[in-house]
Amino acid sequence: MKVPRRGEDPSPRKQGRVYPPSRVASPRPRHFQNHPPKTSASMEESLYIVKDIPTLGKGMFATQDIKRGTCIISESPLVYVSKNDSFETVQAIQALSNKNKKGFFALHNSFPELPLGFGIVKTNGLPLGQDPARGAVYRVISRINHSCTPNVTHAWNSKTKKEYIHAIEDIPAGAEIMTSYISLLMKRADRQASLKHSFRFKCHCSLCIATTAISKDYDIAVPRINECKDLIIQYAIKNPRKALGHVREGLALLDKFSNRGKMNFYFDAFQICAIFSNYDLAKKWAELYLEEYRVEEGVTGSQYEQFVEFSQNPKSFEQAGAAFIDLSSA
Ligand SMILES: C[S@@+](CC[C@H](N)C(=O)[O-])C[C@H]1O[C@@H](n2cnc3c(N)ncnc32)[C@H](O)[C@@H]1O
Repeated sequence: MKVPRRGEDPSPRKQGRVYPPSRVASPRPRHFQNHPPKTSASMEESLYIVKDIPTLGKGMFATQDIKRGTCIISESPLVYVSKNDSFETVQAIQALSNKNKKGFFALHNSFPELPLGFGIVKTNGLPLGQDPARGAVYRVISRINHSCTPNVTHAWNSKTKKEYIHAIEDIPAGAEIMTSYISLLMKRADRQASLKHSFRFKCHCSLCIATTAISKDYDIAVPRINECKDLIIQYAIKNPRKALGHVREGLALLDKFSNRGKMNFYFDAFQICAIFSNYDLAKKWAELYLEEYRVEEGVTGSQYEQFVEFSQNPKSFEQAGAAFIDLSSA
């Protein structure tokens, strides 16, 4: 018996942005080559405006107060890109209509030395869900700037073939809408290095201003949060009580800084409780997971139904009931 590894967790990871095309890998499905999809920003348009920011290019701003959990925009890709196959990416760009090509080449380019639009892909591409080999560039969503304390998440929906932006906190009218381009479970210096290397800018968000208490506290907490993630995997089977203790510790540390990053802990706890036949507890963890999922991806999210099922019937989890240990006091 084994606990599914993190890579098998059905929760889509909200990290990373795109990849240099030279690091891209798998072939794009045929239908993308000959029929580039239309880009369509959806009807939620009135919630945001894209405008110039002095010295920073463009950014997206809230035009009205936006509640946590609101879908701010959903958008089809302007162009799909393939990670390791530069040729396919070039073909996809060339296949764009004149209007879409104009939109593509109008996007920000932090790597003008790269030929044939690869600088634009590297600057603006987002991963397509969990598949590390595929990505996409968007006419509107690619205008969203980065913050290490983001107020939205971005998520690919494999059913609707659209990227969704959801508010993860209440956003006041006029505030900039910002997502994260990188994994946030990194210390300040590592985040800064990653952003500099991959996007050529220095982040000045509250978590990145080295002199603030929050930045220092976060730097102390991050290694322990990552350690908790590893310890959960290590003890999930041989000592599930201990593993659940690390779930709680990781969540308590995260709680001091933001709502982000909790979903994986919830899902790990759900799996452990379900495997060891503690279905009431498993249900509670699945409900917490589902609550976050609703905020971050909405009820149309690709895996929403699966998590509803887990929260209503934890026995539907593949490895449920493999063993029994009473975890009610863990
Ligand atoms: C996907 S684009 C975002 C939109 C871009 N500002 C524009 O004008 O279209 C990514 C680029 O925007 C800039 N950028 C994004 N977030 C930033 C931030 N927090 N501080 C400074 N520049 C940022 C960087 O040049 C980065 O390579």
